[in-house]
Amino acid sequence: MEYIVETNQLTKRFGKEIAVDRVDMRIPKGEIYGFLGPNGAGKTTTIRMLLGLMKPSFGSVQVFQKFLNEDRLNILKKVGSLVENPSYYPHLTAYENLEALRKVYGIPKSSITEVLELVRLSDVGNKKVKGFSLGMKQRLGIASALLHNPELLILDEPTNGLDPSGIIEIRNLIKRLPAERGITILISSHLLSEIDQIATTVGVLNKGHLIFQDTIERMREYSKQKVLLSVSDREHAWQSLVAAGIKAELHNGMISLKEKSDEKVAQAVRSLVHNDFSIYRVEEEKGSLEGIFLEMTTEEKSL
Ligand SMILES: Nc1ncnc2c1ncn2[C@@H]1O[C@H](COP(=O)(O)OP(=O)(O)OP(=O)(O)O)[C@@H](O)[C@H]1O
Repeated sequence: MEYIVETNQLTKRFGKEIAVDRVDMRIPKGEIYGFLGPNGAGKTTTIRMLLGLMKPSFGSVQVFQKFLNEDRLNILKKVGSLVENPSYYPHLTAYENLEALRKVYGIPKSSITEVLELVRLSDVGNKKVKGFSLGMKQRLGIASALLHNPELLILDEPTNGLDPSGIIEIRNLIKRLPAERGITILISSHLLSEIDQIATTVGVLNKGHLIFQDTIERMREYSKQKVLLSVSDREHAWQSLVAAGIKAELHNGMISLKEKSDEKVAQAVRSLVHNDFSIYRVEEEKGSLEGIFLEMTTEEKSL
């Protein structure tokens, strides 16, 4: 697998406090990597190290398969970022703000119209930024980050402080980028629901430790599931299961199996059929992702 970002044992200490602790982050090419963790988990510190804004105490960062400390400038040319609230010239228009940046990069003017289009700000490109809503400013921030056509985009809590419609706009914009621009994205958030709706890969950071890193599908698989059976004469059916040594309980008018592997479910079904109970439905009830996230970050359980 080609990793756009790879850290090895990345660590940051502030005095006695270890803010980031031996993190091995892997961001595959073309993915939207959701970097999730409660406030103070160390996300911003990690991101600052990825961007060369802060030196690791220990460990290394590779971006585009090159070591950041050896090839910093060449790497950063291909990285766009939005970290903390971006600053603009409020009395200048969106276009003029991007024009100032464009000159620094020495890239063609066409890139301005292109990114304004991409973040859906073309209509207000000639309006002064001081009249912009927070959501529009955030989109302008993403436009600035994309101006030099980076291959990696790093966004630290880009939806913080936005209203629901602003959040949806940013979310839709981010989701389009890998396909439209072939870009890989790292987006941090303390909200699981946010990451759940954007990310394709997830890393969960808790107290400086990366306690989970896998695809969003794998993360969902970890959600607590219940296998529920809807049967005839359920009290007796349940008693017969328990008598057969199958762990089950009554739950909302159904029988809930405690062990949910395929074999255990099949065993329960066979036992019920054998004892002449009718099975109407066998269904799986998924626990919420919020639940797993809470479980992971409160119990410090490593998955
Ligand atoms: N410059 C610094 N000096 C000392 N301690 C710091 C510094 N920067 C961060 N920390 C500490 O490191 C820990 C991680 O902070 P960090 O900002 O990386 O977390 P975070 O996950 O980004 O949280 P948030 O979402 O609140 O920004 C915190 O305990 C913080 O107090």
